[in-house]
Amino acid sequence: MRLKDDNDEEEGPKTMSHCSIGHLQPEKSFVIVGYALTSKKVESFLKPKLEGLARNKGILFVAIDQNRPLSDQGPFDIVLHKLTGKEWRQILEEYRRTHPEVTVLDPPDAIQHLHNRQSMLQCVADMNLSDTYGKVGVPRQLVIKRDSSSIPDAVTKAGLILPLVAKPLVADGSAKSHELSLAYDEYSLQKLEPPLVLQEFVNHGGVLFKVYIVGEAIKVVRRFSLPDVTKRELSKNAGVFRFPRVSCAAASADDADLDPSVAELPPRPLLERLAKELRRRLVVF
Ligand SMILES: Nc1ncnc2c1ncn2[C@@H]1O[C@H](COP(=O)(O)OP(=O)(O)OP(=O)(O)O)[C@@H](O)[C@H]1O
Ligand SMILES: O=P(O)(O)O[C@H]1[C@H](O)[C@H](O)[C@H](OP(=O)(O)O)[C@@H](OP(=O)(O)O)[C@@H]1O
Repeated sequence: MRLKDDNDEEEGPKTMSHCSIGHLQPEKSFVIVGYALTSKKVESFLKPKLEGLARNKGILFVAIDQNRPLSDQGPFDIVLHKLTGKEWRQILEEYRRTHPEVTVLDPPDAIQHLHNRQSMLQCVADMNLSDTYGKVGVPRQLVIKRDSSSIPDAVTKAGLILPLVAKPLVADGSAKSHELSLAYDEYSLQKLEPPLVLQEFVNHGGVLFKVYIVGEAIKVVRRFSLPDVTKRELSKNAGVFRFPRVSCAAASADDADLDPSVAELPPRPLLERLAKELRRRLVVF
């Protein structure tokens, strides 16, 4: 695709003949992905290796200038974004209205649904997905909107079983949204700062699977996770403890020597069914 320039009278065929982006192969069709990401996200996600791999597969990443009208940029085949704020959402909604041919990953309303750890999981709970390959569920959880002094009574009333994982209710990609704590006793829960969600801790052998889904593509990776909490540890410990991002990319367990019962990947047919249901219910790619 030739990117528009001043003397471009009409959009030529999707060939890279007069492109202003480096020295690319002539006469090669590209899918143009316009991206709007924070500088932190560009650094952590858009590595040169990824850009090179994408280019070899005919995909070109082009930065969206957030200081210029989106419609004056491109043309794009896809807009990939991870920005927050009402203004950006309005810009994107207007762009979607005037550019129905462009795939926006993902529609702002759908993402809003995922910015909350209650609504994010509600669609999984509603799915009630269970078949011969397995069952998909969510930990029992309780949302605390305000008044931390009410937490112990609320936990007792809900019948949640300790230990509990405390997570900010808002999951907007901010550093604060990743500040998680592990609570061993109810009384200490009063130290937490609502709004938050309290989830029962689910022992899972210290390994978790991160499943990445784009369209029909599913990629599963193993990551180290919080270790199991035994009843003995629970009886000996008290308090609330902040823990780091234990399952980040650096905590890969793909090549670790693990017990097969812990390392066995989830059945592919179950993941495919889950992915299909999530995409349908969440209206995301
Ligand atoms: N209910 C739970 N039971 C046991 N461990 C849990 C539970 N919830 C979270 N964890 C542990 O906490 C880690 C982070 O949890 P979660 O993925 O919900 O937070 P996050 O901030 O979204 O993480 P990420 O860094 O992937 O964005 C998980 O990798 C897992 O180790
Ligand atoms: O294990 P990964 O690297 O996939 O974890 C991601 C995580 O899934 C989220 O995408 C995080 O993005 P935010 O929610 O916007 O924070 C990523 O955080 P980042 O700070 O590394 O971009 C995690 O890496």
